[in-house]
Amino acid sequence: MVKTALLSVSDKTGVLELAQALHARGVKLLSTGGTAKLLADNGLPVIEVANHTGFPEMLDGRVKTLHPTIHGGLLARRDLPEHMAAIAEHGIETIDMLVVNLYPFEATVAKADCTLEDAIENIDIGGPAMVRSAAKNWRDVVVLTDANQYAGVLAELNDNGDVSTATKFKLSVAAFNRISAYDGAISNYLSSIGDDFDVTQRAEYAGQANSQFIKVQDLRYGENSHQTAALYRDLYPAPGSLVTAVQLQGKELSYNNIADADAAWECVKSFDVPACVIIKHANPCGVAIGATLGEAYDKAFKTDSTSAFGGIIAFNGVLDGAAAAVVAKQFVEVLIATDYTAEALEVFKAKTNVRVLKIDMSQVKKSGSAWEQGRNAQDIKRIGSGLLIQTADNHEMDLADLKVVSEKQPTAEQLKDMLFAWKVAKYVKSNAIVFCAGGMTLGVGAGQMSRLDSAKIAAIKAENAGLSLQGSAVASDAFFPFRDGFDVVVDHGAACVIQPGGSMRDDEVIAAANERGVVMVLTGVRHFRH
Ligand SMILES: NC(=O)c1ncn([C@@H]2O[C@H](COP(=O)(O)O)[C@@H](O)[C@H]2O)c1NC=O
Repeated sequence: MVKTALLSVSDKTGVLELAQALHARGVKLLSTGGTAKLLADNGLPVIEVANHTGFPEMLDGRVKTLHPTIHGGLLARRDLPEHMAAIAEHGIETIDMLVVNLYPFEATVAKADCTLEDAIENIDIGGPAMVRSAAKNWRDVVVLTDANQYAGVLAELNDNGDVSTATKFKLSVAAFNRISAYDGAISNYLSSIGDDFDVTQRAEYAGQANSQFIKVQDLRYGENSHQTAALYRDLYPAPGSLVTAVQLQGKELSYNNIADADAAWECVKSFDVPACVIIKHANPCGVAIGATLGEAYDKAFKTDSTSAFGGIIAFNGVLDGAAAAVVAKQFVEVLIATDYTAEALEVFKAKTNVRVLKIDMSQVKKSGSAWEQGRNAQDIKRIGSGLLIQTADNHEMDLADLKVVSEKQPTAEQLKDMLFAWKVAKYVKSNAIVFCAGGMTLGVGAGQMSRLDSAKIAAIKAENAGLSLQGSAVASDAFFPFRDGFDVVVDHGAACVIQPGGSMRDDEVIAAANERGVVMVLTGVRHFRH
C-alpha cells in the first residue's frame, strides 16, 4: 500500500498533478529541492528529503538522497520481520512509491556547445541509485521513471492504495531499462573522448558501443524454420521507418517478409515522384516511376513478372482503388504504402492473407539529420563475435556531380534514365547491373560474384521479359574492372552507362565507350551492398 511517496524529478512534466492526486489519497509526500519547491509553491504539504534524513543536500546537489534513511526505506522487504525490525531500530520509514526522472544527460551532450564539465554534472547519481533500490524491491515499491506512466498508475491505484503485482513488475523492468539506456549513453559519450579531453573532437565510433533495442514481437521463425527470431526496434525509431508501420490486415509478418519489406520501403521512399518497388529475396525485381502509382506498378511488374510472384510491393504514396485492383491480380505477400483509400482497402479485404502495411511519412523531413529524414544514420552488420558499424549509405547523386567522360554527350533523357538506374542500383546486391529506360527497370543483375555474369544475367532477364534493351541506360554499382562487362551491356543495346569509375583500367573502359559510340558518365561514388 502506498503510504509514502518520494518525488525527485528533473523533468517536472505532470509531477504536480500526480502529487496532488497522491495527496488527495492521503499519501505522504517526500521530495528533493526543486521538486519540493514546485509542490510546496502549489500548496502541497511536502517534506524535504533533507528534513526527512536530517542531513542537508550538499556538494551542489551531488548528494541529496544518498542516505540510509532513503535507501533503507526503499529496500526494506516488508515480508521479512528482520528487515522491518532493522529499519525500525534506526527510525527509518518505508517509502512505497518512487517518482524519479534523471538529470538530462542525453539532451545535454546532444547540444553542440556541451563541455565535459556540463556532461559530468549531468550524470545523475542519486536518481539511478534510488531507482535501482526501488526497482529491486519491486514487490513493495511502485517505481515511476517516466511521466507517461503517471496516469495509468493513478487510474490503477485501488482502494488499498496499491497497484497489481504485474504492474509493479512492469514498472520495475521499465526502470532497469531506463537505467541501462542512461548508463549506455554515458558510456558511449565518455568512451568517445580522447586523451586530450577535447569533447569537440570525440571519436565517431565510441570505445564501447552500447545500444538499446525494444522488442516489437516474436516471429514464428527466422530466415529458416529451424531458426528462432524476434523483431526489435530502435529506442527512438526514425519517423517513416519500417518499424513504425501499422499492419492493417493480413497474416503475421515473417522474418523474411520484414527484411524484404525494409528493402522495398528504403528503395521506394528514395523517389520523390510516384514510384513502385517490387522485391524478391532482398533485391528489386522491378522498380518504376510513373504519373500515378498505378502506372508505376504496371511498369515495375513488367520488368520481371515471373519473379514478382509472391513479392513485396511498396509504393511511396497513397494507393487508390484502381491501382489496388491491378495489384490484387498478382500474388503479393506484403503491400506497403503511405496510406490507402477506402476503395483500395476494400479490394484487399477479400484477400485476407495479404499483409497490408501503412507507413506514415508526415513527420519525415526533406532535410536535417538522417533520423529526421527517416533514415538510419548507421548501418550495423553482425559478424562472428563482432559488429561492423558504418555510416549508412545515404548518398544521393546530384546531376551536377556527374562527370561525362565519353566523347558522346548524354541527352537530357539519357541523364534522367541514368540517374534513375543509379538510384535503383544502390538497392541491388553487388555486383549490380541495372538496365533501365523511361523510368523503369528492364533487367536487373544482382548478387553475382562477377560483374560480367551480372551483366549477362541482367540482359537475360530483360530478354525473358520480352523487353528491348535498345537505347537503354545501364548502371553498374561499382567500376568495370575490365571492358568485358561493359561490352556485354553495349552488345545488348545499352546507349549510356553510369558507373563510379576508379578502376586501374578506366582508360581502357572509356576508350571502349568511345569506340562503341556510347555515353559514359562517372559518379565518383560506389554503392556496394553486400
Ligand atoms: N545526488 C542525489 O542524491 C540525487 N538524488 C536525486 N537526484 C536527482 O535530482 C533530480 C531532482 O532534483 P530537484 O528536485 O532538486 O529538481 C532528479 O533528476 C534526481 O534523479 C540527485 N542528483 C544527482 O545525483
